[in-house]
Amino acid sequence: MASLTDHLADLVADVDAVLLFSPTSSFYEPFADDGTEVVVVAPDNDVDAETFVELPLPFDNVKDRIRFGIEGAMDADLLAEGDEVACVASVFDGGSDAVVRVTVDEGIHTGIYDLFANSRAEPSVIRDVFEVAIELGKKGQKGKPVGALFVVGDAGKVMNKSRPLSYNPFEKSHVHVGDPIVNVMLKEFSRLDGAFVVSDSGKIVSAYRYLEPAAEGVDIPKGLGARHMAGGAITRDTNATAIVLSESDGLVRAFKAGELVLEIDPEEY
Ligand SMILES: Nc1ncnc2c1ncn2[C@@H]1O[C@H](COP(=O)(O)OP(=O)(O)OP(=O)(O)O)[C@@H](O)[C@H]1O
Ligand SMILES: [Mn+2]
Repeated sequence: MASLTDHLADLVADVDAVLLFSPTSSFYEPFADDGTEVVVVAPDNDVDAETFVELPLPFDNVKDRIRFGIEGAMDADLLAEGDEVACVASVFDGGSDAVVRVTVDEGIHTGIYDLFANSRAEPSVIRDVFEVAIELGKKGQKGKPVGALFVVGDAGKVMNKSRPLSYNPFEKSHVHVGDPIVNVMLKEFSRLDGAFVVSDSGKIVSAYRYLEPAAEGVDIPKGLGARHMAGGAITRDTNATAIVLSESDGLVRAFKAGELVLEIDPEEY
């Protein structure tokens, strides 16, 4: 057993910080006065940790959970590029049962933590829309690349700054993103022009909206066209978040407050 114990000791040797994912109080307390920097990452700060990073969603996938925790800790200036961290998490349901050592690098910091945690719409709504965009980007529509523009949150204001291009198929419906049937509809309608408007709670308010935000002063990367310009600009005029799939380069981008905050290749997500 000596070699296993040695190996485990190596795994946590010289770390700059320990991230405890949803620890119980009895697990957390011995760490609290241990000397190393301890960060509790969880949906709520149930253990009254001094240093706490909120997980906007529970994340069943442990890799996602760890990435979000690290990104959240980077946003809070608790971790920086080059830091070595030991992440203690629960993979099964039996409490903290796994240790994962991670070297923090800027590649982990995609902007997704801020997007999920600090958008006006609910984190699960942002996630569901984001997943539709990623899936559309991976598969396209019947094998052909498609573009799509989703404007999420602050829907009343977004509707005031846009006009219909065609009849709204969601006019009298009460459907929400995340429902499997709705995802099929969103993909189907993505072949047509304009934007989808989604409320803070995930209700699909409209398809086929032509956005008419004031575009002056919006600083989006060169080479992106009208869809991205409109998506970026509407987030400066309102508190919405825009999630845009580009038909031409296949990337998914997100805009908040008029700025590009995330750029992801669906094939690598
Ligand atoms: N103001 C707008 N509001 C809603 N949708 C728009 C707006 N402007 C353009 N679009 C949609 O974006 C589509 C693509 O336009 P364009 O090629 O100029 O955008 P783009 O930013 O280059 O996006 P892509 O990378 O997908 O080509 C249009 O066919 C239209 O459906
Ligand atoms: Mn284009």
